[in-house]
Amino acid sequence: MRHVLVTGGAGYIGSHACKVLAARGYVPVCFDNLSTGWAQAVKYGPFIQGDLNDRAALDAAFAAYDPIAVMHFAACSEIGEAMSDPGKYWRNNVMGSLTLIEATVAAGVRDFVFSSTCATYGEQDGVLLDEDSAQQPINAYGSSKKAVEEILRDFGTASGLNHVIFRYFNVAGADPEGEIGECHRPETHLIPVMLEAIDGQRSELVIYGTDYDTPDGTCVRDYVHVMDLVEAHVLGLEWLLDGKESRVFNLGTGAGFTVKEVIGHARAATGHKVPHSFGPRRGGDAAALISGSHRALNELGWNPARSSLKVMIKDAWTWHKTGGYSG
Ligand SMILES: NC(=O)c1ccc[n+]([C@@H]2O[C@H](COP(=O)([O-])OP(=O)(O)OC[C@H]3O[C@@H](n4cnc5c(N)ncnc54)[C@H](O)[C@@H]3O)[C@@H](O)[C@H]2O)c1
Ligand SMILES: O=c1ccn([C@@H]2O[C@H](COP(=O)(O)OP(=O)(O)O[C@H]3O[C@H](CO)[C@@H](O)[C@H](O)[C@H]3O)[C@@H](O)[C@H]2O)c(=O)[nH]1
Repeated sequence: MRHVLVTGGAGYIGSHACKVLAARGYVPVCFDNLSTGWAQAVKYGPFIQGDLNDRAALDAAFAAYDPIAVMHFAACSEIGEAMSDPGKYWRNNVMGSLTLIEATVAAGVRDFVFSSTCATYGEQDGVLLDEDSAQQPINAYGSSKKAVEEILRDFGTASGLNHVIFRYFNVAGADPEGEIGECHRPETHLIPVMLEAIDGQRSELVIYGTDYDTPDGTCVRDYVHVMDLVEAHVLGLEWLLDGKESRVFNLGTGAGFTVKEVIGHARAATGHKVPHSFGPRRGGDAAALISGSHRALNELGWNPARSSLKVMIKDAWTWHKTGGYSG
């Protein structure tokens, strides 16, 4: 049995990764403290409820399942929260990842896939960000992820820990079969917040800032479908299992959309207007983040076929209408 230890496997992206891993013949072992995840999202393999900062729980997980690799999704990942509570980000994301990396090396596991973010690039002069762009994070979330990238490089040199670092742009959509999806309480991400405004769970979407240097003054982001994203993770895992070198890959489409454009697509995809108002900027937001690299396409053979806003919003809407998880 080819077990893969999936931290954060009860969360949005991690649960989709578990589904795809299971479909490819791996056994995803979910390790998650359920701080923002859901036991109901763990459907495709064993579940260990544990915390990244609990070394004994990690050692027990490695001993019990003898995984061939680690996929590390577990983290705090809200930019607003990172601005007000940076300590939480350094403790959970950096110290937690260090504990996991040390446990991985101690267990003799050599291959490690890590969820990083385009937030490590921060604000840049050029719009397109490729893997060689300077990393100048403007919030503690981006700083914490950049620090983990550096830890991985150091452990790669010292201990031969081979790693693939994926820098995601904005992840959206849901499993088209409707088994799992994005469910955060409270929700902060743009597309699910729009859907909550459409169905009356909140009174409106507040657009954060209209005075950015972008085509219509609202922030530009590059949205990628969660199923495409997790397909890239399987390719990244197999890259490592084939013995290839440690590598960084952006996961984005190269197309940027303003918040107002996303609202327009939501109306078309759902048939409903998005009630919205205009508010001040949210601290820590970069004006525009767009992936300018073809590295994942060319080197991994990645094909982000589902990553149109139409499909992402349609799949998110189908999931949203199920009511999400409860408890
Ligand atoms: N959603 C995005 O657009 C996006 C973009 C870039 C990067 N990422 C990264 O992808 C990863 C997954 O994000 P997500 O959107 O699925 O978030 P999520 O909050 O849905 O999932 C994170 C999971 O990690 C678990 N977790 C957090 N801290 C833990 C700890 N100390 N020990 C054990 N489990 C812990 C949570 O309970 C949750 O199940 C994160 O690392 C995030 O930084 C997400
Ligand atoms: O109620 C809302 C929510 C969001 N936005 C805007 O919509 C855009 C997208 O915001 P959001 O969905 O919160 O995503 P980001 O803040 O861009 O961060 C996400 O995307 C990053 C990569 O860009 C990841 O690293 C993070 O984990 C993930 O939360 C931003 O311009 C926000 O200002 C609003 O205007 N109103």
